[in-house]
Amino acid sequence: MPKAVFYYFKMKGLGEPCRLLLAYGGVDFEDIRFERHGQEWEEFKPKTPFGQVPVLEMDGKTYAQSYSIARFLGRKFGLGGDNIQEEFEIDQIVDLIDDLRKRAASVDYEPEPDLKEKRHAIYAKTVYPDLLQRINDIIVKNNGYVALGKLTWGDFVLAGLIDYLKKMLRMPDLEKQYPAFKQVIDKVFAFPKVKAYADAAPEALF
Ligand SMILES: N[C@@H](CCC(=O)N[C@@H](CS)C(=O)NCC(=O)O)C(=O)O
Repeated sequence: MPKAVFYYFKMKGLGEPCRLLLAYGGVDFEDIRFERHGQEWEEFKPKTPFGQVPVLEMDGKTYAQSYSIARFLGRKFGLGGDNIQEEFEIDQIVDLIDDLRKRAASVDYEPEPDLKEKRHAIYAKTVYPDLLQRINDIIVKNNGYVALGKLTWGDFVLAGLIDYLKKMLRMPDLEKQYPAFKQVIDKVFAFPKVKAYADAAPEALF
């Protein structure tokens, strides 16, 4: 059986939750990391399902969309819910985390510098604290996990996105202000296979 191949850019970004899940599941995968504007990516782009990465090739099939891949891997490795209600609870918090990511990305990718700063100042006062506090409270309620009071693929989404979020929110000390986030991250990286992957992975700040 050919090895799985995971394609993304030379960053953690939307790819890291899937990489962490592949590591957790013990999948021997080739970790292809394109230069963001490089020739190799331009050549690969038309071969992807939606012109985007991340993309996973595994067992003769091609998978796209980061959260769909994470959900699929999570279920495959026993990190999904036991019924549709539980599945919903994981999806719900993942969507909330993605609300935060999307809002921050809309600022981070704003090309006009003044507008970018203005937007950041507004979001940092209103949008970010509200969402971060809500997520923090949910983790507290779930004994240090994002859902169901136990390990799920949702924890890998938060742990994988954390450096990207910290960069976009401009909050290097995010876990100091919202300490429950650290509980999730510590739990995910405590798995020896996840730690081994992270220790050996090419350096990427976010
Ligand atoms: N909803 C998609 C978004 C994927 C996405 O936006 N990928 C970006 C990188 S983060 C991409 O491939 N951009 C390259 C391009 O559009 O040429 C997901 O979650 O996978």
